[in-house]
Amino acid sequence: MKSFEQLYAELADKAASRPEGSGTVRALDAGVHAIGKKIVEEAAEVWMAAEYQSHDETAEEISQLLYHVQVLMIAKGITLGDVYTHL
Ligand SMILES: N=c1c2ncn([C@@H]3O[C@H](COP(=O)(O)OP(=O)(O)OP(=O)(O)O)[C@@H](O)[C@H]3O)c2ncn1[C@@H]1O[C@H](COP(=O)(O)O)[C@@H](O)[C@H]1O
Repeated sequence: MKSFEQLYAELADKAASRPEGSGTVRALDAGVHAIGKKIVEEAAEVWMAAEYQSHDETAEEISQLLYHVQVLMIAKGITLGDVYTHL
């Protein structure tokens, strides 16, 4: 289990070190347009899970949405602080 902050630090490290086999590196290489589409897809899955699936399945879909949002943040150079300042 990891926190939102720990995942961001891990993804930032992967973006810098670009390890072989990293899905994050692949997603970053695919670009903002592809990442954005993935966010929309995952958001729809969160919505459908919330309406029709279990508590745990919905939580899992939310975790995937948060992951892809973080990938977009990394792609755009947006830090956690940049976002938290608006919360
Ligand atoms: N938390 C996640 C995470 N959540 C979602 N995903 C990706 O998002 C996809 C979402 O799954 P779907 O069910 O929508 O499956 P899908 O549409 O068939 O997926 P794709 O065909 O688009 O890959 C997963 O297949 C993963 O590719 C994640 N990929 C990575 N992480 C974490 O990110 C970190 C870095 O991962 P790597 O860069 O792969 O090393 C690790 O800690 C991972 O646990």
